[in-house]
Amino acid sequence: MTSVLSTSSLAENRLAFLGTGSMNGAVLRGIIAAGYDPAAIVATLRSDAKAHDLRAETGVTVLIGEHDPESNLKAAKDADIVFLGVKPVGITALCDEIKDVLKPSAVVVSVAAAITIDMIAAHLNPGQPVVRSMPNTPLKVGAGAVGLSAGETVSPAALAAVVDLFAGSGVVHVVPESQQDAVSAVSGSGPAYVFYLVEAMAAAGVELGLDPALATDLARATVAGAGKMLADPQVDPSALRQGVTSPNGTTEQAIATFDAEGLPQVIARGAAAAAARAAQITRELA
Ligand SMILES: NC(=O)C1=CN([C@@H]2O[C@H](COP(=O)(O)OP(=O)(O)OC[C@H]3O[C@@H](n4cnc5c(N)ncnc54)[C@H](O)[C@@H]3O)[C@@H](O)[C@H]2O)C=CC1
Ligand SMILES: O=C(O)[C@@H]1CCC=N1
Repeated sequence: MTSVLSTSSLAENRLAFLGTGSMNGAVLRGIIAAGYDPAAIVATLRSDAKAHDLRAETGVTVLIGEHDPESNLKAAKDADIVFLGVKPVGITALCDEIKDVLKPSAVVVSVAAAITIDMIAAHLNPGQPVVRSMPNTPLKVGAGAVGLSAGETVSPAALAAVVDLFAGSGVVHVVPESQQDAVSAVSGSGPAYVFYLVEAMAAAGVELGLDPALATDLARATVAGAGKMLADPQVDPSALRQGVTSPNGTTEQAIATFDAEGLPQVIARGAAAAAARAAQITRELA
């Protein structure tokens, strides 16, 4: 099938990934791991550096901008769904570059923080369907979280096709666009908070006398294991915490210290700072 937005899952829509770095690369790898045909996907990168790995790991066609100035145009022109994966500052220029080769039905999916649907649509031809997404890098291992917001010209079938693509490798929620900075502050940036926690837990172990490699291994395995327990959406995180916290035991002392030191408030302030930065980037680039 060559045309428009089949919603049968893992179907024949042709996909383009423009700017296939950390985030778009994770989306692409998740889609491939879920069974999508690599022959239906073209990805672009600006330089050679990571092209070999991307080709070897995914089997998709990879076009390199530094060798072929038309790489984005070639990837975009036959695509039914086009993922924009460059930094926020580069999104509108990329739209200007590809807008006249896009099929009118092609859905443009941005993964960029802070770039609104209106900002994208203003640099595409009138009516081009636009979806704003906030994915996260665990999509790469089939455990992502994604917020999606659809522009006015996105049909229900087109949105369903995009949801389907992400849903093969993570949980997907359609949210009002006004909530995207909050989604970014919780789940877009969230993996970094968790890696930071692992670093802090390992450092705490070293303070308590553990060898650094041992402390890191224990912290890593603990967070990975806890993450697996959390993967069941029926399970309440608070109940899981209580299952570790013996009355009058050791964990209770740690949690009481976190509460007394205001750790929940610190995390809330960090997330608020992330959301505020997104709003600032929107103002800077609007
Ligand atoms: N890294 C993350 O965890 C998340 C990132 N995002 C968003 O993803 C976007 C990309 O961020 P990262 O993947 O972290 O950056 P990155 O630097 O890893 O990836 C960007 C890629 O685009 C390529 N590129 C730049 N200009 C290009 C052009 N004109 N044509 C083709 N390729 C081009 C670069 O060579 C690079 O490979 C950003 O807009 C960011 O807000 C969103 C959610 C999470
Ligand atoms: O740090 C950033 O700006 C991007 C958006 C969310 C995660 N990474």
